[in-house]
Amino acid sequence: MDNIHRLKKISETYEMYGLLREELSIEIEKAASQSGNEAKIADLLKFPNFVTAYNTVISKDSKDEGICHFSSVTCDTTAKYRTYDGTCNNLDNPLWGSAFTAQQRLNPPVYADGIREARNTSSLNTKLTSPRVISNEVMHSDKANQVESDYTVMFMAWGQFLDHDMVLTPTSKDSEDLNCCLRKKEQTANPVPRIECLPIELPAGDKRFKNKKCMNFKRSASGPLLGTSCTPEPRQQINQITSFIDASNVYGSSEEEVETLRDESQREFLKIEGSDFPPSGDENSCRRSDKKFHCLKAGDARANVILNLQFLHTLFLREHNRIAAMLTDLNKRWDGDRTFQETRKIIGAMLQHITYTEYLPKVLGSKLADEKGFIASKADFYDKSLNPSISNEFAVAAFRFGHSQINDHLRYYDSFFEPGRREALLRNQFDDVSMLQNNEGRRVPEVARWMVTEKSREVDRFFEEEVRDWTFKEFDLVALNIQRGRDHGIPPYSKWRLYCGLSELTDWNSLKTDHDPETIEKLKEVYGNPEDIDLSVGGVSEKHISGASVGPTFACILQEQFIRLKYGDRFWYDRNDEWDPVVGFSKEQIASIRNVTLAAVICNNVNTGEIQKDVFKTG
Ligand code: HEM
Ligand SMILES: [Ca+2]
Repeated sequence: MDNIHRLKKISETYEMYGLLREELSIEIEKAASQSGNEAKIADLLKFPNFVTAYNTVISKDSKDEGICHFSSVTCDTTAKYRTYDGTCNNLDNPLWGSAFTAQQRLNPPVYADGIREARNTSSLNTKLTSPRVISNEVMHSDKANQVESDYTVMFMAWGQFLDHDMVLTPTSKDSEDLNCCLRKKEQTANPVPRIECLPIELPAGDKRFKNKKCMNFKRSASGPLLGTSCTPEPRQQINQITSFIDASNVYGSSEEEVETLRDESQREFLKIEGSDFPPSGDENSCRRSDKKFHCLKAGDARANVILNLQFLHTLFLREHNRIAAMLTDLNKRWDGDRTFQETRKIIGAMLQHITYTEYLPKVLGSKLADEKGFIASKADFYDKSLNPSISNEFAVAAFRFGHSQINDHLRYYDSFFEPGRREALLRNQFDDVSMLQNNEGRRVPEVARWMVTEKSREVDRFFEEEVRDWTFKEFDLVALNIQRGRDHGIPPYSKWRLYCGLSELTDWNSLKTDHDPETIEKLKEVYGNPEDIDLSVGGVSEKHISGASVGPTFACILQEQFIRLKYGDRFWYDRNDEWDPVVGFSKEQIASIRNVTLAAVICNNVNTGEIQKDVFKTG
């Protein structure tokens, strides 16, 4: 009962921010005032919860591209498997959590012009301090303040891999726009860059917005598309992938994408190349490639970014093919498609299970992650009123806490678990697959050993210079995180304390509850007023709640999102076929999924030798 009560409360919040009935009725009135709109009105009435707060839902089948309207999606209620784009998970609101829909907001945005200009003024009516300056002053680190955490590199890596299953916010990488965050720039004025745009680069064959040029992650072209008829008011950012934890990072978020990843003749398998690596992508799939090595192609457009991510993509590709081969053996009458889908369903369940039982308890601490915290408990109900879509503040701030865990180097560990002498600095490894692929795949276990042996950094205000100064050789990722938050109109840290039911910030002294004195001094140096502290800065620098890897504000935003992702997912893995005969696993299947650990997945696919049971903890 308690659970239900709590979730009801959360739903009420969405009622306020999420289901804009008022906006909807205005829309209906508008439509009714013109003749010939009967079909549209019927459509709006059919999906009374269709419009979410500050979200413009991009039509799925719009012929008049560029016009936002509310369209219906026809769902097959008897479908056993998830759609690739995440539509029809929620049968009342079929676009919830699906790819190419808007993100959500937990707090109304504070854009400078109320609509789309980045938050740029302080509460004292002066310009906010440049993100680069804040990064330099507050987040700079040297060896002395780089604290090791109790957890491994694998713990950090899982966070990034998981992030890439949940959210991809399309961005422009115009260097002019990113002035704020270039390493060499030390400017004090905030340039108010506009670094967001609508996702226009769509899979081949998709006609949506076909004449509008925009940018995908890391592909540079023309400037962002602002002010189109699809620009939400106030502006809301879009998620290009499915919000659900459904292994969209492995399979992609559309039919077209998965086709490019599947083996053409043996339909149950994913394509492999070389020594069991994902297939090569096109020249855009990574910036640096050598003829000897191929850049990985996976469901995640960012699969090549860094070694730890390349490893996990390789691992789950192998796991898919391993399970598909077993299922083929066991079920002689299944065709390739059936085996593929069953395997995909199992892989998605594994990602959910590992995330909620191995990963999240270490992020949120047992208090928030245990039974009462809804995270590690069995999901014994589904709440279709919960919209599982990723929230903007989760993606742009809270879940980026992982950037503080990143180490400055990578290296191989031999079969005796001894570190190689040579360390490779992170800056030399962006989008470079050679470290994983050289030596005909024999490096893969050496990389795995590194990830389960070395420790990641503690989450705190100190970031490695490798990411603070050298992301893709030229960016300050920390400054970029701050700037993105402003660009998305994310309210400052002080508002989030109130949202999370924490004590109010009244003056610098009141920061003491969750920040240490030295941090407060640093914050004082760059912010005129504690009210102006950016969420990503105030959040990451909080003292951790007991047993957790983050402080109370980030924990609150993270927990809220992970509750929706679990109880708002009709396909959640541990509700069995008695609970839902169409999509549920059998009890036996669930029992075996519950036995899965990331360590077991590694052992089954990579020749590491003996490793610890919990690969997020040092052995
Ligand atoms: C070596 C490791 C990592 C690198 C090089 C890296 C790099 C990046 C870069 C370049 C961006 C895009 C920034 C922007 O344009 O706004 C980004 C976004 C992000 N990162 Fe990381 N990251 C790493 C690890 C992590 C980890 C461990 C986590 C979480 C635990 C994480 C969570 C995120 C999230 C949530 C986003 C926003 C995604 C979106 O909305 O599109 N990252 N990261
Ligand atoms: Ca997903």
